[in-house]
Amino acid sequence: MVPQRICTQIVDENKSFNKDIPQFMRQVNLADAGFNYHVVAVLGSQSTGKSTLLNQLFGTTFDVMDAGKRQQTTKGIWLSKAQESPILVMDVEGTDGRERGDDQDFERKSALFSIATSEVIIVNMWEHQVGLYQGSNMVLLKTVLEVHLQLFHAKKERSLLQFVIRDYIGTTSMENLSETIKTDLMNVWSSLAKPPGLESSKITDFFDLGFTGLPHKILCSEAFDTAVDSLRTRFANNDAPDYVFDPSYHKRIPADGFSLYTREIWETIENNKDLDLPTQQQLLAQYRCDEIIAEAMEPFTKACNILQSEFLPGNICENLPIRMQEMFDQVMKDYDRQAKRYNNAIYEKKKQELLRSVDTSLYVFFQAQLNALQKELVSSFMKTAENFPCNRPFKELAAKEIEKSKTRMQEEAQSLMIANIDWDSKQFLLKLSEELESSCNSVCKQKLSSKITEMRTTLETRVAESLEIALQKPNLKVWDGLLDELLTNQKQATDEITRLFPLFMDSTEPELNQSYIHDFKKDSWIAFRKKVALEMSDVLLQQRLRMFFEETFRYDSDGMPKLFKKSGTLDRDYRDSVTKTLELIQVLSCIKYSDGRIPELGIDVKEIDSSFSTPTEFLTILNRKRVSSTSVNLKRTADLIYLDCKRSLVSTQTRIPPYFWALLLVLGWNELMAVLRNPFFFMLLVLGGSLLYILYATGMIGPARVIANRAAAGVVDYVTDKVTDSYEDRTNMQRESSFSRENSSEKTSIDGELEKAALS
Ligand SMILES: Nc1nc2c(ncn2[C@@H]2O[C@H](COP(=O)(O)OP(=O)(O)OP(=O)(O)O)[C@@H](O)[C@H]2O)c(=O)[nH]1
Repeated sequence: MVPQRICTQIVDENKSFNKDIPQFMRQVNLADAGFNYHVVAVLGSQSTGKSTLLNQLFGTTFDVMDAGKRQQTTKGIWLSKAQESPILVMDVEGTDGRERGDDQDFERKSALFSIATSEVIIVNMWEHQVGLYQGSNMVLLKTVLEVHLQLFHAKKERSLLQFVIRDYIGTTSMENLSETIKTDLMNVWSSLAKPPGLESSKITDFFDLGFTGLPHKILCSEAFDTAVDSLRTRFANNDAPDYVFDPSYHKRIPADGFSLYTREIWETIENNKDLDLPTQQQLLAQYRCDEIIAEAMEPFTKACNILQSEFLPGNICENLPIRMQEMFDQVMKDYDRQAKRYNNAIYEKKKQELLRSVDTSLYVFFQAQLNALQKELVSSFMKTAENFPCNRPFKELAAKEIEKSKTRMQEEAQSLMIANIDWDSKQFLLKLSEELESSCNSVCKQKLSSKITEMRTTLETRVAESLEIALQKPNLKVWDGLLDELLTNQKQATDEITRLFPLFMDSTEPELNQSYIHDFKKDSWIAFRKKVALEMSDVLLQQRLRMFFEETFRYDSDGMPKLFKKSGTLDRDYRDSVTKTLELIQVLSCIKYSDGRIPELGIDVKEIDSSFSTPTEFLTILNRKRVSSTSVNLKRTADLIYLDCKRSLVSTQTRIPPYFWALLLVLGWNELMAVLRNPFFFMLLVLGGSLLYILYATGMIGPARVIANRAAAGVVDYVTDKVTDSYEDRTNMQRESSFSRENSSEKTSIDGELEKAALS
């Protein structure tokens, strides 16, 4: 695209700087030119054809004076770009202008500005002005040299003073003219007050001098054009042997900083402050680097926001390392592309600032990724650890898994690392390590605890079963077997805990093992006692005591039911049984061996309940009050059983005595003989006897007796009913008879007869 041929007023006649220069730079396509551009300024007396020269030389469009009016056209400083070269051209208001009168301020300031910003300064003068020391040109040159010394003495920056002699007619050779100008310059130079250390310096230490003569534009227009074309080549063609833009002239201001730099320079000049160009350049570098950082950070921040929105908390972002690296590379590239051209120290310093910002932004992702990974690794470790085979040392397997997880974390941290940014992954590794250790310990504890719980449940089930069986038929040595079983099981379990402990826990912690054993004992004792208390509830205890009493009282040592024939035996057995049962209550009241020994609990009972002060208190199931009430109840139950037995004994004893049967035989001997001798009665007797024998032989004597008893009872009931009915009838009739007697004697006799009949 051909850039527009535009020119703009960089400093206006009121000395205000134009704020639209950045826009101008973009319009002329120089904003991104870096160092690949040049600046030329023209100085000279008013109306000496400066604008005309620039327009023809560079193809610019600066205003040119109307020949008829001869008044100043260029006011302030104008800026344009050469049509075919990356050259910025400044057309400076002419010196010695009558419009400003004696005000030399702007002249000096514009010269200062031109020299501070331009590589080549074209000094435009008529030929007839050369050698006129008192003329305005020398004043101008003095000003130029003065300000150059002021600005660049420290850095010894060089510039080219390109003298263009206008209306050069050729009568005086260019060599002579240039010598004259040089002499004038040296005179001016020697008259200048120089800074310390530069007293003996020469003008050529700071300036290169160039001289060109241009013929009269109007009178010798062709020659003028040819000379201008030749001069243009020196500006435009960098291969030309007399190319004007020596690299040492460049002010090293990147094109994107040109507007800012020139503005700062002008404001400093305008405010009459000391113009310290190195400082200005540093300030520019700082300012521009900040701007470049802000520009570079804009897409970077956007990319961060996008990444953040995709980064679900707690999740691992698969391509994070690549994306982070891309983002980092891009932002650094954006910064380097522009900022590298500025002051190196500032560039490096600002680069560190940018790195810190980028570091802070990216570290959030680094941190989030490693935290998410840590969570995942811990959770996966827990799952794996849960399924470790039980027959292999848990700790060893866990240590291998932990090592694997740590390596994974290290690898991830490494992949996220970015060159020039030093992130410390040690803290994440340490945290992961701690988390895994703690998870491992918790799984170990959980596994060991579940194994212990399993063992305790088995023990409790076994002992509870034995307890139920033993207490169903209690005896005076009931606790011996139960305690032996409990302690044997406890021993087996604690041995197993000791065996398992090093598989799950750090074997250098024997106290921990002891605490597991201790807890196991405590829990198993508590469970045992609880079960005993349950089995000794009032109802169950009474039932079991009654059973024990009955067993002792009603059955003999072979388990056969006793048949009490004598009252004395009954009483003695009753007393024995009651004594034994009461003794059993005493035995049951406290869990201890039959020889009175208290079992070794292996724990402090105060841990179970602070109200227990001795093992006996813990092992006591029935307190004195319950023993007493249980004994009273037992006594009552036993009394009832005793009475029942006594009753049955009395009924047995009140049967027909044997001597009665002998008496009956003696007295009824004749009747018996009569029956035996009578064939009918004899046959009846034989039949009856045979029937009885058959019933006895077939075992039907019992049922037959029951039937007989029932039949007899039926008969008795029937007879009783009949008698009762008859008695009631008779009573009713008596009532009616007495009522009739009061009314009629005749009726009385009838009633009397009826009554007799009824009585009969
Ligand atoms: N004699 C002579 N006149 C010229 C030459 N070039 C231009 N002029 C005339 O000089 C007059 C001033 O030209 P400008 O180019 O406006 O001069 P200037 O130095 O830019 O003027 P200011 O910007 O007002 O200081 C115009 O009328 C031109 O025609 C030249 O080479 N010789």
